[in-house]
Amino acid sequence: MADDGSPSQGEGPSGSGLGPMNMNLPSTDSGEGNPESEGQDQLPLPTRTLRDLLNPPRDLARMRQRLFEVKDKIELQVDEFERYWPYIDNVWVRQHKAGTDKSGRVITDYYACRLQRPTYTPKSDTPRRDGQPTRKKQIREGGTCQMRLKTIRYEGGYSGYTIVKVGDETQHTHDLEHIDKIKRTSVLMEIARSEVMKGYMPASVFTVMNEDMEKLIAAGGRYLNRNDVRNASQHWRQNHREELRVHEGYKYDHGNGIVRHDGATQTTQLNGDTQMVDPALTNIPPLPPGTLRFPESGRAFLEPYLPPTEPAVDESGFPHVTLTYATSMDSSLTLAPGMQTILSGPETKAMTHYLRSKHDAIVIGVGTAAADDPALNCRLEGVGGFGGLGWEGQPRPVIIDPGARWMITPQSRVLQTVAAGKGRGPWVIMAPGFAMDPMRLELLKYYGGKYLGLTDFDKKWRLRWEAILKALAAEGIKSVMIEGGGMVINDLLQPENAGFINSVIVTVAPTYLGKGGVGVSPAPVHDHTGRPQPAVKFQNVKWQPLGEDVVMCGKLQKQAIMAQPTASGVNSQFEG
Ligand SMILES: NC(=O)C1=CN([C@@H]2O[C@H](COP(=O)(O)OP(=O)(O)OC[C@H]3O[C@@H](n4cnc5c(N)ncnc54)[C@H](OP(=O)(O)O)[C@@H]3O)[C@@H](O)[C@H]2O)C=CC1
Ligand SMILES: Nc1nc(O)c(N)c(N[C@@H]2O[C@H](COP(=O)(O)O)[C@@H](O)[C@H]2O)n1
Repeated sequence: MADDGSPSQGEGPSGSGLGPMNMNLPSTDSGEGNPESEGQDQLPLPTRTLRDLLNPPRDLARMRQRLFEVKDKIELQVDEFERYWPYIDNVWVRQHKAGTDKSGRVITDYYACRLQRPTYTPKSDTPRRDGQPTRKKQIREGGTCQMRLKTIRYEGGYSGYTIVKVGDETQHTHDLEHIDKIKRTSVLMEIARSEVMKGYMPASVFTVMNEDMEKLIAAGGRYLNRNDVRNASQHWRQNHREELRVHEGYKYDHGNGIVRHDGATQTTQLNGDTQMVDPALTNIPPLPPGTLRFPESGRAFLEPYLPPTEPAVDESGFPHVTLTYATSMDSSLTLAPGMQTILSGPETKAMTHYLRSKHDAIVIGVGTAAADDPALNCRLEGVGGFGGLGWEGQPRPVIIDPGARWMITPQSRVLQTVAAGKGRGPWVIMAPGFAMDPMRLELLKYYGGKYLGLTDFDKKWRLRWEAILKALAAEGIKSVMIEGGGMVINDLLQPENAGFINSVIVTVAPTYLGKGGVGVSPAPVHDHTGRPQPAVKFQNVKWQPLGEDVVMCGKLQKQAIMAQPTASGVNSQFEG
């Protein structure tokens, strides 16, 4: 067929009897058909079909733009990387062979923008081996953009990709559309080839691929043309000379090429692919059981208490700290020490997970880790592992365990959660002198966790909160949600520590747990005359009923930390 859809060379029968080639994985820069295309021996069997075009991965256009710009670090689970990368591989050309670290678990690949390659000027039009007419070589644009990135693939207790920019360039010298114009993505070429391999004419495939222009553009196909479809399928067509046909519901219309029959719908023409609307066939995975929803309409009351987005770190250099927990009417966290007690109702539980999604890290004491065996992830709809990408919205679990007494095993929920791609590897804050045994250390690392050693103690031989928070800030943590348990909360509410708290969000459940549990009640505070004072008083207070619970939100003023303990252990002053 010619460009208008009339028959042309290579689309009709001739027959060599060779089947589709046995196939290596596609290289990033396969050179498959487009203005630059060269030979296409050794192409893998296509796995992408028209379905992939009509059921694109979620947010494809936005993701292509993100993977083009790489403004910030992008973390993707392996299946997500494999889903999106073929839609952007027209931009990124692999530079050299992957490097693997000593453990064999970290594989790094380097890529450069297609326009980093030098300009190519053909000397002459080289004759082709297969006796085909000489193809007009074009001058290839190049040497104009220095953007580079690396992909780091981790394989261990979990697997995933991290994509980061490398080098000095901060942005491309051109936009994404410019690359879409000069090079097609491998996924588009594969879709084109797979359709022709079903026995359809390239011109018909081209028409069908253009049916939903918006989706084609989102996939990078704004400049897809009939020659691309021909190029993509050329090798197969040379070896399969049977008669090719137009798609059902389409016809050849002289002067207009392949067009849809009057009255035919897009589903008639796509015959075998009509179940494309079946969610099971879409590229959007179902939400896992236990996914929580916290309605947008109910979030406003929390806004003033959340970490700021800009500037992310205040000038003090400390992360934003939110103290949040659930308590009974008698200020108890649990029925008995070492026992987990569910206090939050479904609504406040969902709120807690919304709060988790807004913080970089969750901090608990080892008493809680031992008692609760918590997952410490965020299970809110839309975060990574729960409908979102990568680990977006997943906080880093941090366990304060100075004596290395947390008996972490592969069965621990936090590690099981990491293995399922639904949370991050935990960081353990330890004190020197209590070395964690090498097996547990290795286990932590294998699941993407690590330990941080601190040496800065207070008078009671506790690690100073200042040191803990600074260490987390040094690791890039800009906001911390401190969840408990009793010792941690009471310690933080001491006058010398309370100034590190920015917001307090406490769920009060309509329950008395009775004496004998783990209580929240900080040590008493006295003024300079020895008169008792409130230990902590909050500002900007809001009480919000949520389900059967009520949520108290408050702020702490920085001057609260001005109070110092007296020599007798009594605080000299406190400003509530
Ligand atoms: N209702 C709710 O919202 C919540 C309830 N809980 C409950 O609380 C209970 C656990 O509370 P609790 O037993 O008080 O334990 P914590 O979780 O408060 O852990 C306390 C331990 O953590 C270590 N630690 C914490 N802070 C420091 C520090 N600054 N310096 C040095 N070490 C530190 C110490 O370990 P070491 O002793 O080894 O020195 C300390 O004994 C559990 O039953 C849990 O279910 C927990 C969180 C929230
Ligand atoms: N907000 C809240 N309400 C309760 O009733 C609780 N018991 C807790 N406990 C905290 O949440 C952790 C459990 O987390 P996962 O659900 O396992 O992820 C637990 O360790 C406490 O920190 N919180």
